[in-house]
Amino acid sequence: MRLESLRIQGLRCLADVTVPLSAGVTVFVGPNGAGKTSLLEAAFLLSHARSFRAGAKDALLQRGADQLSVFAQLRHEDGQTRRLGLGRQGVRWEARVDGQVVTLSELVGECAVVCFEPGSHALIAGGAEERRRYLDWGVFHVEHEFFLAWRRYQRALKQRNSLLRASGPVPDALFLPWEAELASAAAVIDRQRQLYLEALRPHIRQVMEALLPELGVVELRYKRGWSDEADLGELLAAQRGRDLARGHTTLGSHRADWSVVFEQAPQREHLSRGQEKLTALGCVLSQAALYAERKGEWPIVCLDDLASELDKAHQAALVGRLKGAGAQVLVTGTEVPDALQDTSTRVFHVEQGTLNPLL
Ligand SMILES: Nc1ncnc2c1ncn2[C@@H]1O[C@H](COP(=O)(O)OP(=O)(O)OP(=O)(O)O)[C@@H](O)[C@H]1O
Repeated sequence: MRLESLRIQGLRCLADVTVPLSAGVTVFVGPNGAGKTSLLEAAFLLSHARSFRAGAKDALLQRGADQLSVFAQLRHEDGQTRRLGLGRQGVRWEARVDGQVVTLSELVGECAVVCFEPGSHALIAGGAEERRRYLDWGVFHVEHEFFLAWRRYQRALKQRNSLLRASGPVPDALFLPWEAELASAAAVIDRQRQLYLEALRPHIRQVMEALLPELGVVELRYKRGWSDEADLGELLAAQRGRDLARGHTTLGSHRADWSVVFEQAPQREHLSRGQEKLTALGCVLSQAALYAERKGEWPIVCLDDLASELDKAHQAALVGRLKGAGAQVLVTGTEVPDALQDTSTRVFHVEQGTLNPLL
């Protein structure tokens, strides 16, 4: 799939910018703080309903503006097009597909944008939340049953946590239905996550072998958030006292985690910062390749600040791979990376939130 155009209004320093996009690789160059990353952020927003940068969604809204919007014309491999829109007015977000108001999850299901950026190493070195988000985004795009279970789970978790924080004593009978609901939704979530990681495994192996051959065989490990073989409903009932003392639910799908383990680097601490980045890149590429296998088209790939994230050999290998796959690639940098110095690359200059074509 590819974006044919992107119009961004009121997002950080981008007051009103229209970006015409073509297939293949587009590079956005310009000085620091010009708004290059914000362009990628806009594309990513359509497919995640959040930014890849840490921080509150409020920070996306241009200072002084009261609304933000991103519109895109998307073209699928089969020629079908979609008009996507995501807007925020005050605290309210509204999503549209072909002019019709849809839910955020319906919008997110329409397009796929993956991003490798300076914060991506958090996928390897950061907390479990980032890894769950990665996993769930992937599962969501290939298994529709997943979202329903995930929503049921979030609702039940919220209810159980409110009971845990209630000021007076709460009868056990009030906990039981929410614990049963958590257990039933968690069973679906757990199964879908495991199936997804199994499908991801061959892609991870292939990609990591190319990116980090010195680290040997790679494995994916998964922890579902409660003990294997145990029944989550029974565990929640048994742990209620402990959870009451802590004021939140300490077991379940919201505590799941996964990791990439290399034969020659069995612990994450064995990886250098550069190897962490390459591992994160491998995860992003594997997820994109699995998406392509299931959906028959590559997601749009964003590479923020490519030249400062990877050495030249890895930049060239990455660009070669993505061009070979026929993916639409959006790259940012203060200069055009060496690997992209060819006539097929389209280049825009970005400065103070404005955009001018260079090539
Ligand atoms: N909410 C906001 N309102 C207005 N301007 C903002 C807001 N948030 C960030 N900015 C500004 O917008 C710009 C964002 O730049 P962005 O991170 O997209 O730049 P960049 O070109 O990728 O820079 P770098 O090369 O330094 O990574 C910065 O100048 C920043 O100060």
